[in-house]
Formats: sequence, C-alpha cells, structure tokens
Amino acid sequence: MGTIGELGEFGLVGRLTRRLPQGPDVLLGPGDDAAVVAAPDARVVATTDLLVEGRHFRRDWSGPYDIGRKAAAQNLADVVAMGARPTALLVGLAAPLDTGADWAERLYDGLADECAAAGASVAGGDVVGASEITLAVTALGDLGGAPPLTRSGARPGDVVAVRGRLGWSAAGLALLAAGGGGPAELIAAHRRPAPPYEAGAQARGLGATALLDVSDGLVQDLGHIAAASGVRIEIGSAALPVPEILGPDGTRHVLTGGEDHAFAGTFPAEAVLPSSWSAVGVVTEGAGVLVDGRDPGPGGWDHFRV
Ligand SMILES: Nc1ncnc2c1ncn2[C@@H]1O[C@H](COP(=O)(O)OP(=O)(O)O)[C@@H](O)[C@H]1O
Ligand SMILES: Cc1ncc(C[n+]2csc(CCOP(=O)(O)OP(=O)(O)O)c2C)c(N)n1
Ligand SMILES: [Mg+2]
Ligand SMILES: [Mg+2]
Ligand SMILES: [Mg+2]
Repeated sequence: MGTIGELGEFGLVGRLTRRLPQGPDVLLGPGDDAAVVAAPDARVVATTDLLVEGRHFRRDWSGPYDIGRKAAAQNLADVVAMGARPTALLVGLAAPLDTGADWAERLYDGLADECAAAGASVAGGDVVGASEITLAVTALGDLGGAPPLTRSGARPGDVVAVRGRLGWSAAGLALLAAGGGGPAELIAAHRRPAPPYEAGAQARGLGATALLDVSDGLVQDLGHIAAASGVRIEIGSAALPVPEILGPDGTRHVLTGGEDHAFAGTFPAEAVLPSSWSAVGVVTEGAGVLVDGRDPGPGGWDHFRV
C-alpha cells in the first residue's frame, strides 16, 4: 500500500478523512479551511493533549489502531471530566515520510471508533512530515446548558469517589517494560484505556462538586482538586479498588498509575453513590492529599521528571 511520503500530503489527507464518519454535531467536517461544530449551549469545552512517540507510546508495544483509540480517549475523557458531552476532535499528525499508509489509516480507524464510543467524531486536523510521530489532539464538547464540573468545588465533608479502572495501565506498562509476560488483560488495558464516558453525566446527576480524569496518577490528580478547591483529601488504602490481577504492586499502581482515565470526583456526603463508584476517601480542611493519614510522597507522572 506504500508510504505516506508516496501518497503526498493531499493524498494522505484524502485517504484518512475517508475513514471518518461524521456525527450530528459536526455541521461541516474535513475539507474546508475549518470545521463547523454545533454548540447549542454557546459555551464550548476545549482541551488539547500531545502524544509523542517514545514518551506516550512505542510502535513496538502498541499497534496504530490502539494508539488512535488511546489518543482519542485521553482527550475525550478531559471533556467528560468537565461534565460536558464530547462533540468533535481535531487531530494534528506529524510522521516520518516512510510511515506506512496503512499504519496511518489504522490510526484513524482507532480515532474514529473511540470517538464513536463517546458520541463524537473527528472533524478535521493537519498532517506534516517529521522525524518522529507526534499526535496533537484537540477535543471539543458541549455543556448542554449546565455549568462546568471544575476541580475547584470540593468542600470539607464531601466524599471522594472513583469510577473506572485504576492501576491497570501502569501494571500493563510495567509488564511491557519487563518484556511482555503476564496477564494479557493488563497489557491490553495499557494499550487501550476504556474511560467510562457516562461517568460525567452521572457524576453531575449525583451532585458532584468536583471532577477530573486520572491521567497522571490518583494521588497526584486528586492533588489538583485539593489545590484548586483549597481543601485536603484523605484517602484510605483499604477502600481502594485493587483487584488481584494487578499483582503485588497493585496498591502502588492504583495510587500512582496514570493513563486509565478513570474519573475521580467529590460528592456531598448525602449523595447515594451507585455501585459503579467506589468511595475512597473524604474531603477535610487543610491542604494536600493524605493516604492512611500520611503524606504518600511523590509518585505519578511528571513529564519533566522522567
Ligand atoms: N502549553 C500550555 N499552554 C497553556 N495551557 C496549558 C499548557 N499546558 C497545560 N496547560 C493547561 O494546564 C492545565 C492542566 O493540564 P494537564 O495537566 O495536561 O491536564 P490533563 O491531565 O487534564 O490533560 C489545563 O488546563 C491545560 O490547558
Ligand atoms: C513508551 C511509554 N513510556 C511511558 C509511558 C507512561 N506515560 C506516558 S505519559 C503518561 C501520563 C499521561 O500523559 P500526559 O501527557 O501527562 O497526559 P495528561 O495528563 O496531559 O492528560 C504516562 C503514565 C507510556 N505510556 N509509554
Ligand atoms: Mg493534558
Ligand atoms: Mg484531565
Ligand atoms: Mg499529565
């Protein structure tokens, strides 16, 4: 099928955009100077994340379809974490000219399928030749008239709860780094996160006071809620969902592992949480995050400390 260099810029764009079904929020999709996306609420949620080969994914560890799923999921989860409904993605792709055209097409199939799982579509993007693969993904969402669910609304007395897998991606990454043995479910979880997209609307319905998606690690990301809200968050390790499959380092993976894109939120104490949410702690007065009453120390992902 050849390389993207042989296809050329416009040939590649044509091949990729043909693979992108358009949902109802995209009023004008790929092909013009810009896309047109519906914004019924007149307030657009917008977020962007970069994925760089070697730092966010390795082509020998993940295939293009899963890289596409993950790139979309990482951004769609940020929209959902604002309490919004994802509508559209814009995708910047930089790649070496000898990249297989079929590799790029599978990447776009992954992007399109993950968007479909969240009710969104890829409405446009850009391609450029480069020495390594970089994906720059921007996601847009609609608040549907409701206020955003920010990181700053947690109040002392709230319950802290999580929905979605935690630690699975980190455990899978550790297995890949060690040569790829171990439970296939963990490696699959690293390659393709499965954010429970319905958690945003659900958290809103439950009266959530703050919400975010866990990309860098539970403790580190709860630290963002604590800082933004001016509160302390106290986690009890016995309450954490640590399934057997995570192995002997399970609790550490759950506390510090990123990239599962679970949702963590704070809820009024009287909220009746369904079983899909695990209550893992409480909000108190003070600052920072404590685990079992102690400062857990550094952990979690920091791009400038790896
Ligand atoms: N280069 C940048 N320019 C402007 N804002 C940025 C930049 N990098 C990060 N931010 C902002 O910092 C906040 C936290 O970013 P990040 O930790 O990447 O969040 P998330 O984990 O949800 O993707 C976001 O509001 C983001 O827009
Ligand atoms: C090859 C490789 N090495 C390391 C990791 C682990 N890793 C990379 S980025 C990241 C954190 C999440 O990415 P980030 O860019 O910080 O996303 P954001 O927090 O902005 O959503 C982790 C745990 C990986 N996925 N692949
Ligand atoms: Mg980010
Ligand atoms: Mg986030
Ligand atoms: Mg991060």
